[in-house]
Amino acid sequence: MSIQLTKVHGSGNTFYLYEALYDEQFNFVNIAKQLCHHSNDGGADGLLIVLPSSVADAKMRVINADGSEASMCGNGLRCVARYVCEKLNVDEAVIETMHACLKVKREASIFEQLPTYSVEISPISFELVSLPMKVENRQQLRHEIIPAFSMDIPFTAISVPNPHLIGIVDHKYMENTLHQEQLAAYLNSENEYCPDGVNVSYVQPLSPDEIFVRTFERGAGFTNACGTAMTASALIASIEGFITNSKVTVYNPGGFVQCEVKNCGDSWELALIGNATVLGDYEYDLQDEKIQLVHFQLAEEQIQYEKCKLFVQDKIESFL
Ligand SMILES: N[C@H](CCC[C@H](N)C(=O)O)C(=O)O
Repeated sequence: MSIQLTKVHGSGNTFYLYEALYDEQFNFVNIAKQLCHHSNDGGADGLLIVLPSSVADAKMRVINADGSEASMCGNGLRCVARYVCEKLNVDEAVIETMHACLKVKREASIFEQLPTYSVEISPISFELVSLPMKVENRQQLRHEIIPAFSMDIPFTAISVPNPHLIGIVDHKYMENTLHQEQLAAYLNSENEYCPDGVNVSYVQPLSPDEIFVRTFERGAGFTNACGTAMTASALIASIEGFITNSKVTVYNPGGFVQCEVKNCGDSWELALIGNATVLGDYEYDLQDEKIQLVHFQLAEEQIQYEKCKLFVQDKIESFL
């Protein structure tokens, strides 16, 4: 027996997308681990499952490459937004996620004709218990040095609602990938701080409305981009005064997105705007666990996206 899937990406964060008739139709955890393995057509960062919803236009579940389930996925939600809007022939929709029903919308392209969508990122909490994270005698961790993590990087803990640890660094540190990897790998293995793991991001402010973000994703490792991490990073860079504009351009190794940070008194409204690119339709044989490309999406989409990546690389080099 085989199932039909679409391979998609948001900012180079790549997923297989599967529309299921009902939840637990298959063992999605096992399928995600097999599909995302690099030996299977280069693998992917996770599996997006689109399901019927009784409270919204559709429901999204997110399974990471290691089989762990996440409460939210910003880049993935843009891809689900495109899938649902095109299926329903609408420009706006509401998608049910683990902790909230989120508004999604087709937007004007952020680069040439790249299919572009915006998604709401919510709920947000700085309470350590919401990640969960345990730091002795602390309820929050707001842009501060925790010696056990780093002697020179101030970190903030936030859930959006998946868990993030965000460190603001300079260019010199951005290149210190060894320490980045060691800390992130530690916090995503047996440890006293993050019982469920955590997405760890390093943020380099570039200008009053531009940042660069590199993320070690829980359940996937370093990826091209992490949408929830980029949005959380834009919020924290704004709160800490590195960013002064409510619309932030966030560069990442996979491209760029825009994040809107709206302060509403004692809370914030966050939106993530970026590409939702289709790479192709695939067939996955459940018996022999092999993936086969059935139909390659219009190469134009990916050529467009490669031009966007070149634009970003030139831009980032201008800052280094
Ligand atoms: N690795 C994340 C889930 C995927 C989020 C990321 N791909 C995004 O675009 O937000 C976690 O375990 O919380």
